Order: sequence, then C-alpha cells, then structure tokens
Amino acid sequence: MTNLQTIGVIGAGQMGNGIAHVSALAGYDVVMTDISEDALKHGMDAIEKNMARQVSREQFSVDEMKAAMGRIKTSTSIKAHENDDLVVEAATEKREVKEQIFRSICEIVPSRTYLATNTSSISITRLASTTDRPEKFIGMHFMNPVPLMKLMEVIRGLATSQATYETAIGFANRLEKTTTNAEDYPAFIVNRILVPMINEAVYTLYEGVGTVESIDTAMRLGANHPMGPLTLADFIGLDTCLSIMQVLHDGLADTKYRPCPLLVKYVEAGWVGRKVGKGFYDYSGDVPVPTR
Ligand SMILES: CC(=O)CC(=O)SCCNC(=O)CCNC(=O)[C@H](O)C(C)(C)COP(=O)(O)OP(=O)(O)OC[C@H]1O[C@@H](n2cnc3c(N)ncnc32)[C@H](O)[C@@H]1OP(=O)(O)O
Ligand SMILES: NC(=O)C1=CN([C@@H]2O[C@H](COP(=O)(O)OP(=O)(O)OC[C@H]3O[C@@H](n4cnc5c(N)ncnc54)[C@H](OP(=O)(O)O)[C@@H]3O)[C@@H](O)[C@H]2O)C=CC1
Repeated sequence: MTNLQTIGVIGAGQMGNGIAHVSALAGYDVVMTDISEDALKHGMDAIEKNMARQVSREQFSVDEMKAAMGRIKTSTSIKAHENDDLVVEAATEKREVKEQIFRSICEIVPSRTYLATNTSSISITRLASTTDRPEKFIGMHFMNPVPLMKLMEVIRGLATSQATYETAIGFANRLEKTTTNAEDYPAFIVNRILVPMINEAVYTLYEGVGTVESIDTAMRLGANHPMGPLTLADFIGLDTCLSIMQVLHDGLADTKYRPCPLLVKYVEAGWVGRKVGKGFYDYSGDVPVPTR
C-alpha cells in the first residue's frame, strides 16, 4: 500500500466537494479542480457550510476546520494536479466526459499517481482502458452526502493491481469509510438496486398511482426511508439518475431498466433537482413544493 499525501479531486459538484471535504479533514493536501470557476466557488462554499455544521455538532474544533480548509487548493486548470499521489474524478456521469478527463490527466501526472473514478455506474474496466495505467485505476464510489455516508463501494477493473486495491482500502480507512467490494458490472451494487427503485417511483407518478407527496410519504413512513424516493432523486440529481438508468438499460439489455419517460422529460427541461433548485420539488421557497 502506498502512502498518499496529495489527493486530487476533479469536479467540484455535490460529490467532488464532499470528497475534498473528507480528504482535507483526514489530513491530506487536496487539489480540487473544475472547468467552472463558479462551480469551484460554490464547491468551497459548500465545504465551509458543511464543516461548520459538523463544528456546531462538536465533531471537531474551529481550528481543525480552518486547518482542513487551508489544505484545499482549487484551480480551473487540470495542470494543478501535477504532484497528486491519487486523483479522484467526480465529474458529470457521462462516459465521454470522464474519458476526456482521464486522457488529459495522464499527460500531467507522474507514472506513480493512482487514478480513481467516483462514477455511479460506468464500467471501470472501460474507463481504465482509456488511460496509460489500467493497473493503477480503480472505482471509489462514495455515497451522497459524502461527509455523512459511511460507505465507499470499491470496484476493481479487469487490470486493477492488488497494490492499487490495497491503496484504495488504506485511503478509505483513513477517511473512516466502510468499504464493500462490487464486481465491475453496470451500476455495481448500490445503484443496481437503488436507482431502479427511484425509476419505479417516477413510473408510479407518471402512471398516476400516486402524487409526488403521497409517493414520498408512503416510502418514508411505510419503508422507513430517510428520504422519499422522489426527494432522493432530486438530492442525487435527475440527470445522474437518468444516466445510471441508461447505463443499466444499455449494459444489461433488459427492458426492465428502461428510464421512465417522465424522468427524461424533467432532465430535458433542465429540472435536474436540488442542485439547480428545481426537480420533482421547487426549492426556491422555505419548504419544497411539488412541481406537479
Ligand atoms: C447516486 C449514487 O451514485 C450513490 C448514492 O449516493 S445513492 C444516495 C445515498 N444517500 C442517501 O440515500 C441519503 C438518504 N438521506 C439521508 O440519509 C438523510 O436525509 C441525510 C443524512 C442526507 C440528511 O439527514 P436528515 O437528518 O434527514 O437531514 P439534516 O437535518 O439536513 O441532516 C442531518 C444532520 O447531518 C448534517 N448534514 C447534512 N448534510 C450534511 C453534509 N453534506 N455535510 C455535513 N453535515 C451534513 C446536518 O447538519 C444535520 O445535523 P444538524 O441537525 O445537527 O444540523
Ligand atoms: N449525486 C450523487 O448522489 C452521486 C453521484 N456520484 C457520481 O459522482 C459524479 C459527480 O456527480 P455529482 O457531483 O452529483 O455531479 P454534479 O453535476 O453535481 O457535479 C459535476 C461537476 O463536474 C463538473 N465538470 C463537468 N465536466 C468537467 C470536466 N471536464 N472537468 C472538470 N469538471 C467537470 C461540472 O461542471 P458543470 O456543471 O459546469 O458542467 C460539475 O461542477 C458522477 O459520476 C456521479 O454519477 C456518485 C455518488 C453519488
């Protein structure tokens, strides 16, 4: 297992800023990049707000928060990753976006650098094959919100070496995450089970079996879910949910994974959930209001 010091995070969105948050708190130096300056600022604001919540719950001190924030550097240039020991990609759930990122990063980082993706569903083996180091490539699937969720799903590609796997496990342990191993098949374990359930909730709405509120209330109180499935879909991002269903549908060639037309419609409208202020709920007021 290799000792890591500097962790690169590509993508400052919901997941990227969460991965930067937990890595900085664990004592690593962090380099977080994004193509958008605005996303970087939003990401750093989210980290500050979320760490402050944890300070208010006395999980650590203000000084520890300041020290952790001081360990995070941001840039819109991918060249900022040139000294990283491990790079975790957390950009949009589109294979072509991820492949382009990994092609670029391989030109920049030294041969010792490990590469990981936080993809929800896309083939680790296929992403690894677009790099110059498939043996140093692995899936590290964090859960949302990263500071609170204990799981890291670890997925080895066909070429991933034992040393890479052990380095990933060591990183997860330092972050105090519990790991599970999943084989490299579409959407791995969590999203193979969870996202079809979310898609079924959208079908339930689409077919008029329930309303946004009755569906979420039914699952919160009937199945003791902390969030109803439509609230959770908004929390994850409807674009990400749709991408995962498309990966399942294409990868497993089973019509049971066909995305609900209503989910497609919401993504087409740009109503992709909490991150844009509107999905199955409108988040612009004091309380979320169903959008249908
Ligand atoms: C899509 C994929 O690829 C894989 C996935 O991630 S699937 C999605 C997995 N995630 C889930 O299923 C999440 C389901 N939801 C939950 O577990 C809970 O709603 C939740 C933990 C997210 C929030 O908990 P909650 O009690 O309902 O709401 P909330 O009060 O906002 O948060 C609970 C505490 O955690 C804190 N908290 C919430 N989000 C936080 C964050 N991102 N960082 C730090 N602290 C946070 C809050 O401050 C709150 O503490 P206080 O009450 O002391 O302020
Ligand atoms: N959301 C969730 O609950 C979970 C998501 N994941 C996975 O994590 C990844 C990120 O998801 P999430 O954080 O929700 O997505 P977001 O949409 O919140 O964030 C993605 C970020 O990546 C940026 N980005 C896009 N292209 C590039 C690029 N070429 N280089 C650098 N940054 C880029 C986006 O910028 P812009 O907006 O300007 O395009 C955006 O800021 C996805 O693979 C997703 O499947 C894993 C677990 C849970």
